Amino acid sequence: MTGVRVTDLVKDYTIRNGLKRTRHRAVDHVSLELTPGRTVALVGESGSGKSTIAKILTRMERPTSGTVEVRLDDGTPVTDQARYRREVQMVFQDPFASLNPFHSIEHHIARPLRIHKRTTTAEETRERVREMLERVNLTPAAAIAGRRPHELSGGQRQRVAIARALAPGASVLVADEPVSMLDVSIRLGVLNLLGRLQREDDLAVLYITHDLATARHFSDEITVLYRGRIVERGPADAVILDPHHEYTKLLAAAAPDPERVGAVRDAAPVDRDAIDSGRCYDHFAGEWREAGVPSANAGSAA
Ligand SMILES: Nc1ncnc2c1ncn2[C@@H]1O[C@H](COP(=O)(O)OP(=O)(O)OP(=O)(O)O)[C@@H](O)[C@H]1O
Repeated sequence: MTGVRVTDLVKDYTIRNGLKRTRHRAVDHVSLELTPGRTVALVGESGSGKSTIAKILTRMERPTSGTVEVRLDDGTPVTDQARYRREVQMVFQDPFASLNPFHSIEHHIARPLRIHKRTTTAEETRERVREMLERVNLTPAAAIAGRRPHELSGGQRQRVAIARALAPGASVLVADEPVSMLDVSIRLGVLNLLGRLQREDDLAVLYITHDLATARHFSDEITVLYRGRIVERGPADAVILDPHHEYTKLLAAAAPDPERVGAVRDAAPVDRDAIDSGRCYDHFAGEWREAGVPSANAGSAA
């Protein structure tokens, strides 16, 4: 199965303010690795660079520098653009904007099947669309296939978006805040669905979220991003239960404590200098590094 190695990624945006131009570094020397059957959570506040990394991974944006390598099981790098787009798929945050209101659900899933030549006849395509809808628990599939996005709930639309992403036979899934726009009561169902599909298809998943609690529950590893830099990484439990970086401590303090339902952990005093220290704690190596220095152990915790 396919894995992804992101090495020393930098993304600068140029911001125009009248005649003045300034450079803004959205992603600052980020390295990470995605391996089949594992979920890496990318956690950070709004503006920390999470979506920019997702867009670079799915080739919607070009990096300023650094590389993203996708390799097949036998080590062959995926260089062909069409193959890359088939292997690496994205589920977007907004299930209302990501589906075309003029097209049926059938069309949304049939299109990637045809583009990526997964099916040859119309009958086969129709059958595969039904199968995909059933896999994401949208039943009766035949009835759902004929509907348009506005006839479905937000949760159902996100299930369609997941089916669409997996239809081409993807092996890497980038899920950018996939449940944050959904009603709280249905978030768990969609995350559980993603977890099941990941196990069934041995997917490599990057789960982007600002929510530490779901990151812990649904991920093997957590990578914490602050102002475009990785400040902490490690096995999910280690990062949550034993945060080292001040920023991670701050996030953990703001997250609801599962031991005390409805309560929030006592906030620790904030040490701004420590947050901006430019250092990254790597639980895999058990040591501090300069933020941006790739970890030899990244993604390798088995
Ligand atoms: N096209 C762009 N032009 C200029 N600046 C941009 C552009 N896209 C993103 N940025 C800036 O880059 C930084 C990182 O943005 P990004 O969307 O990656 O963050 P994020 O962590 O995904 O935030 P959110 O959770 O709000 O989506 C932000 O400061 C943002 O304003």
